[in-house]
Amino acid sequence: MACARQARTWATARSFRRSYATVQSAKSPTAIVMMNMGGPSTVPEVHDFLKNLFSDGDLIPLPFQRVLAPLIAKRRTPKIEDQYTAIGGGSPILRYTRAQGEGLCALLDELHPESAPHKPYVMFRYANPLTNSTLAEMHKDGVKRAVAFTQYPQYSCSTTGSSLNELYRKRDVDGARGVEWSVVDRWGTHPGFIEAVAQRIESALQKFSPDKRSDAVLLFSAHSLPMSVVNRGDPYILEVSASVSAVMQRLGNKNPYRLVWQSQVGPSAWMGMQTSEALKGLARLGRKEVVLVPIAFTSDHIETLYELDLEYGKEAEELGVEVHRAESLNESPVFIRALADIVSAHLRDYSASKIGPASVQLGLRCPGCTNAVCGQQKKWLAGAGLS
Ligand SMILES: C=CC1=C(C)c2cc3[nH]c(cc4nc(cc5[nH]c(cc1n2)c(C)c5CCC(=O)O)C(CCC(=O)O)=C4C)c(C)c3C=C
Ligand code: FES
Ligand SMILES: [Fe+2]
Repeated sequence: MACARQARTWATARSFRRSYATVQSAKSPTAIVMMNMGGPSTVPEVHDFLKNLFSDGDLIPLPFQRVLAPLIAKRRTPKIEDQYTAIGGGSPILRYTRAQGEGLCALLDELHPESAPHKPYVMFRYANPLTNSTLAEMHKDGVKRAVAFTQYPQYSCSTTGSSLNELYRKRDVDGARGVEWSVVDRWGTHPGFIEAVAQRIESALQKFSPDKRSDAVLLFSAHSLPMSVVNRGDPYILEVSASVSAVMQRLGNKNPYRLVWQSQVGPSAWMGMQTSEALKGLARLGRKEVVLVPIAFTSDHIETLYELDLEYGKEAEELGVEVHRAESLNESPVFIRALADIVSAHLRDYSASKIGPASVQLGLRCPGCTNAVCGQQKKWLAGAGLS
């Protein structure tokens, strides 16, 4: 009798476990959407990458954009193809973003089991996988909850803002519609990010002989912005500066430093001082030891591998300056742990209703903004968690 009762209990427990497992496996993943500009993975993809980039009115507003963008892209393609050829035949950004996403989601499953399983999705603005294809994948997976996680540490309307405007434009596409969205829009002073950058600088400093080490100038270099963007009140310059200050504080301010700007394109005025001019100026002043630190982009790309390493590396050699570049964060475990901490804190605070779907700062348009989509995007995101 007791045996029969015991068997019934086990059978019930087995059936409960079976149905629990079915529920678990049927549970749609929490999507961690890694947003970035992307890059051409192969040289033949360069043209389409540039065409998408010059077609983006949130980045480069052009008159007759639909006509001019393909023409400019076509003219610029051979030069940029040569640069990607020189760095090994393509951008490594997709590979690194996938590795970062997988690493961070594995950690997130432990840090925030309430929203597990977490699944990374890459959503690029100008290269594959573009917004539509990522949304299609999310739809196929039955995603109901998604975190739009910018991979630009510091916020600019030309970068993160453009990706969010694009998501807003696609809000009714399957995979976006009916999904509960929230946004991690900036994290440029997160202690884990700062630690990861500081460790890369410390490794670069080790390459100087001990007698020269403390004289080395830390030259933080970030992609520049046109002054028209700075002057409409874009927060990027301030946020990059805040990252630099935090890194210097972590390093105990043991080396002199400057923040300089690279990669300006076209004839208009851009934020300076330019990185290449700074290298020349430092050489003229007798400062012959420099660490170049990429601070506004976390994976390698043409600006680190071509501009900093090849172009400025050659320039530095001619100037007699010993330059070492701080390695990009790429697959740094300290960095991947920081990404997981950032999202975990966001999920925790969001589910406790301590924060809304979008940050307070994201809700404020640049005082000089005349782009109506920015306003609509912010309104949509502020309510996206409630839809
Ligand atoms: C945080 C980083 C970046 C900001 C801010 C940014 C603003 C910005 N960029 C352009 C124009 C171009 N950028 C191009 C390439 C490019 N831009 C960034 C990053 C930021 N841009 C990266 C990482 C890259 C390279 C991608 C790679 O795979 O390596 C290009 C294309 C290359 C070229 O033609 O020279 C253009 C054009 C503007 C106008 C702008 C701010 C408004
Ligand atoms: S340009 Fe910054 S909010 Fe529109
Ligand atoms: Fe750029």
